[in-house]
Amino acid sequence: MATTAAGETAYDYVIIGGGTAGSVLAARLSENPDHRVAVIEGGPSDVGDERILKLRNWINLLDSDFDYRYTTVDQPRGNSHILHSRARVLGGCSSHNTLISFLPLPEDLTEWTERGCAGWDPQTILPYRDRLQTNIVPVAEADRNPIAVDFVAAAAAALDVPVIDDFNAEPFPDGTGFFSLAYEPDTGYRSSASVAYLHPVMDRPNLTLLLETWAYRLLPDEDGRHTRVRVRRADGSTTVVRAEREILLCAGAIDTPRLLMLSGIGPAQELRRHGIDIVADLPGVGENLLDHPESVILWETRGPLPPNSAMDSDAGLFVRRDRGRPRPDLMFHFYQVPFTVNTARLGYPEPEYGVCMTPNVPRARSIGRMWLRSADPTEKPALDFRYFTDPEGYDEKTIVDGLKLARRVAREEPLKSWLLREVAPGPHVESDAELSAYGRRAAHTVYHPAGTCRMGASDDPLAVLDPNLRLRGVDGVRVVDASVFPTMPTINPMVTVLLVAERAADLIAGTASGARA
Ligand SMILES: Cc1cc2nc3c(=O)[nH]c(=O)nc-3n(C[C@H](O)[C@H](O)[C@H](O)COP(=O)(O)OP(=O)(O)OC[C@H]3O[C@@H](n4cnc5c(N)ncnc54)[C@H](O)[C@@H]3O)c2cc1C
Repeated sequence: MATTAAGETAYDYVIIGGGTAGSVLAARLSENPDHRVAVIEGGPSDVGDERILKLRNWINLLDSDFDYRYTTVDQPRGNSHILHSRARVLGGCSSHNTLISFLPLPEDLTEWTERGCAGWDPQTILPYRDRLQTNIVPVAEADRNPIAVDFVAAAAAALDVPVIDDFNAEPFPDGTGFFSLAYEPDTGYRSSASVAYLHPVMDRPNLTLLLETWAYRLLPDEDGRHTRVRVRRADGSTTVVRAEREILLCAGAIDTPRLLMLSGIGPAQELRRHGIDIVADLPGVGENLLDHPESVILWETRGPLPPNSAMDSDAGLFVRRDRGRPRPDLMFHFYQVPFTVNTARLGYPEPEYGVCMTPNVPRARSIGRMWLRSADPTEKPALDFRYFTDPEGYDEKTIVDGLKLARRVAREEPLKSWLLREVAPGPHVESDAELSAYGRRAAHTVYHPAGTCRMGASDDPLAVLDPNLRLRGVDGVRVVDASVFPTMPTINPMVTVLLVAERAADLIAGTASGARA
């Protein structure tokens, strides 16, 4: 750290957001003792905090003090009541998520290169898996609940899909099995980005963590590069932190575009309406809001279930309705607890003992956007996921198919004998129209917002970043988090975020293969 003549503290790299991607970058960039690295993180530390570190406690972190709790604008064809949890703690969402860990499928990355993202092909990106420090292992035998074991057997039999022992062993077109998780089976602790990347290096003299510190405006330096950031500390005081090399924006798919827009980087017309001075007219900032929408089908079980589990949703299912294609087009999580947040609101009973399946749309076609409501940095942005609005009705049909397939699994032994009755939507809800109406009203998010500062080709008018993750038209800033995704990977995206961050470290160091200047 150094102090400039203007009284600003200066580092080589300033990382905004010590979350999933930010933790990886902080560890990688500070490996070089000559690089002074600062992390500006809005939340507190996770060190020693069992509420965060114990993976199975994840569900209690939703809507807690560790959650920024974003809401959406009205969703006329979906559920307007979804609470979009985003973590406010070191490690970001990897500190309060379920740590399900899938490598992206090769075709997911090929899609990125088709969008002009040179250097993001599967041959270049997938080998970064060998650098990942999180402990990714299939759910341990001791954590495999008998009802989840029987779900896997029933899904394989009912839908004629293979049982997969390790979803990361090779790309899979469909299949069912226990997930791989980033955790320590012996203790039940997380192997989050913070635990795996930051905890071991926190004593590096060249790494500074500025916790409970909120970044709210990027500022230019004397040369016009945007390498300064105004922050507010927990006590309300403000200061400016400066990067002598680069600012790395890792605040996540909602807060990264929010900060850019507050800094005058975004759709000029809209920002002017809020009286924000324009630094760069980038119409793609906040566009391309992607997610995995899901719905839920709930059963009461014949009594209490055995207690063991890693995080209560340890197994799942991938289905390919179109068997001519290489990737699954429906995914299910199996919960061995009744996840009733949306069904209870609709008036369905909450069984004491129950399970559910949550079919989701792996590559949803309804694409949303987000925008600022005002120039006030404390006012939360508006999120409009436009759930179930794609003109072909693909997303809606996927959920209807999912609910029907879930029932087929539930009718199959050995799962069938565990189940007493279907609680929601209930067996009387049968037609496609009824299933769609229920499925959309009870819909939820898999908590995977992404895409709001996408990278892309130079002729893509909505691309915010070049394929080296540099902001278009603004010097000194890269974005490294889930907002860079041009399209949504088929699978749960955390590992893809980790791979993006590992790749970004090489791009910053100038050692990345396949990168164009
Ligand atoms: C409940 C839940 C369950 C999930 N389960 C899974 C799963 O099992 N598997 C999976 O693959 N994915 C899962 N996900 C999604 C996955 O966790 C995220 O996609 C991924 O972690 C996002 O990483 P990120 O680096 O983009 O953002 P984050 O990890 O959210 O990091 C952003 C960080 O920036 C900080 N920040 C934001 N704004 C500012 C600011 N202005 N100033 C300072 N700091 C700021 C935040 O506090 C946070 O630490 C889940 C998400 C949630 C919420």
